[in-house]
Amino acid sequence: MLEEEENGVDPRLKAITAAIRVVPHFPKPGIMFNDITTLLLHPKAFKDAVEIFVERYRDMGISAVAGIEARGFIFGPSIALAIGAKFVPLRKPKKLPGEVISEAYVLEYGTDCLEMHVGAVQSGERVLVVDDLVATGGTLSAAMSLLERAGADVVECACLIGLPKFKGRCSLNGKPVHVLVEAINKSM
Ligand SMILES: O=P(O)(O)OC[C@H]1O[C@H](OP(=O)(O)OP(=O)(O)O)[C@H](O)[C@@H]1O
Ligand SMILES: Nc1ncnc2[nH]cnc12
Repeated sequence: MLEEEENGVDPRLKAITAAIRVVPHFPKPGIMFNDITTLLLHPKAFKDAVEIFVERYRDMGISAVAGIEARGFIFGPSIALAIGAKFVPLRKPKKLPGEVISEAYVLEYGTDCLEMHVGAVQSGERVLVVDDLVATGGTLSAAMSLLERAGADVVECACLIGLPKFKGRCSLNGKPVHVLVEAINKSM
């Protein structure tokens, strides 16, 4: 059940935000790295984050949750199990043993590629994409391209954190992006 809202804001978000650590200059000078491993050390805040997503997605007819390696694997499977959906891992190159389709993309601090097993999703299947954070949106775009190339219907992208460079945007390539908290810009 939803806890009572304060000024229209879910009170659980405060503790979630407080549990995220910001590490300056990681992995490169100038990057303010938003580290969710500190959230994982707080079971109540971690559980609340998953539950907020579950409350949003449980009645949306979603049959697959696609999680982005690596940090989308931390939140995606719990959301999938709770809403009765399958979990589809979108992995970095050369990790999946079967036949794959691939999409390259540009990151804040480099380039990378995502792969998905052929047959992991069916044509017309309603899919939720999950990751910990959106910065430029390049990773989410690559994930959506993979799923759409397989014929899936991407319902929404769900991220725990939205970086300032993504602020104000609530869609990407015409698909909704739902962010729980905006990134904090100071270290702790
Ligand atoms: O919006 P974007 O600019 O594309 O950046 C967001 C992506 O960057 C991070 O992953 P990273 O590529 O660092 O990989 P990791 O999770 O394996 O560390 C994060 O977990 C997102 O997947
Ligand atoms: N600033 C950031 N913190 C954590 N993960 C990221 N991925 C891309 N930019 C990031």
